[in-house]
Amino acid sequence: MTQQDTNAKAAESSQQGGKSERKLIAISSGKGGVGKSTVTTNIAVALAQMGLKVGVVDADIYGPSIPGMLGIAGNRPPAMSPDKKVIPAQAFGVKVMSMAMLSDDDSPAILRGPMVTKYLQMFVAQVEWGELDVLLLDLPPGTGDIQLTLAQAFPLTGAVVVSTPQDVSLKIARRGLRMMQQVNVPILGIVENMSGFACGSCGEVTHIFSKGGGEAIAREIGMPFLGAVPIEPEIVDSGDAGKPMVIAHPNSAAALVYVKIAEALVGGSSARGGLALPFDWHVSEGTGQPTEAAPLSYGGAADVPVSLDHDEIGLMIRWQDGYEQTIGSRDLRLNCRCAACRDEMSGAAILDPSSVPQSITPTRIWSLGNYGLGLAFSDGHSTGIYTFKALRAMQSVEVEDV
Ligand SMILES: Nc1ncnc2c1ncn2[C@@H]1O[C@H](COP(=O)(O)OP(=O)(O)OP(=O)(O)O)[C@@H](O)[C@H]1O
Repeated sequence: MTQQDTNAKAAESSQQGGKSERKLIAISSGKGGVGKSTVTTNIAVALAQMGLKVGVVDADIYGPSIPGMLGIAGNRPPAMSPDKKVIPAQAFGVKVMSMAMLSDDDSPAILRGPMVTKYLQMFVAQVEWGELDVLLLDLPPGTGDIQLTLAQAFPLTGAVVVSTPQDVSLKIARRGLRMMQQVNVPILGIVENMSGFACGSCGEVTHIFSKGGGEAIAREIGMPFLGAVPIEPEIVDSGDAGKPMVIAHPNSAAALVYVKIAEALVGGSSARGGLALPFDWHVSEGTGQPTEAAPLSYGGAADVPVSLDHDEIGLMIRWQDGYEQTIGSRDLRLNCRCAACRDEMSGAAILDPSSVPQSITPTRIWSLGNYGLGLAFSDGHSTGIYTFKALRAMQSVEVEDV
């Protein structure tokens, strides 16, 4: 599948269903045991508590743990609807489909890559989910072929990468981020788990491993940092007891972070009075341009766009704080920070400016999560990722008065 196909699928999914568009979000990690399933479970329950209709596909086929963390008996075959669709299990307002429900607890599923994809496609498409606002996909750990295929097989709205603060884990997480970028899946953000130990009595956080690595990577790649979840012994207990932290200990430091992450995944610009998201503006065809957001009577944020327009000079963005910016089309293309245009390690430009025509123009502009824009250009380049913060920092074209 080409990147354009993946984009088209993502756009199609984001438009599906008219009023209630379903977000399909992958939760991934470079390696096992970093707490990905615990993060997925708690985010799912936090989203359900916000009143959203939430489903989870436990795609971690080799170690399906979500049902257990939600107190759902694993080895019971799921019920079937009259039209032969699988009815997902449900707990704490979250619908769940997991390999654990189809196999014995003690016999791990031994599946080859293509079978994994097939099963998971079935979990997404042939399960009686009903209306959903968010479907979380707990991916198997790693950045190999299986993860790559899964990331391509589903019309993902975006991916969250979970890492622990150790150097080695962060390095692997960086590889995961790169993989997602290569298959054109927007990164919604990075979660650092087991980030320091929170003292049960005084609440003080001691950083056992290094500190701030996840945030540094997020900054380096220009992705949002969604939060740092501390180590709390209750997390293990609540997972084992099948009662997630956000229910069992809602005021704990970890639970508050899980809720913040959940809010960030569904809130964002439109929730803050910016452009209605998602949008998919086919500039060259003149369809899908986002409608201008209503002006605020006072104040406004510097990183929330309220209107987007385009002319022969470039992209015009008006920000909520009133600042108006016109970024030249060629400047936009030259500032692309995707893996094909910038060296990932050094940040140095790989793109040869002389290869970019003066007449270049964006052909399609779409929202990426709630943090930025994806751009496709008339030279065929379509993997551009521009965070709102990065756009805002770009130079505006000087328009001369004639
Ligand atoms: N912040 C935390 N503090 C303490 N323990 C945690 C924390 N996050 C997760 N754990 C514990 O770490 C163990 C591994 O967590 P989990 O199963 O969620 O990881 P995973 O990345 O999904 O693993 P795998 O990829 O192997 O399935 C569990 O026992 C869980 O309770």
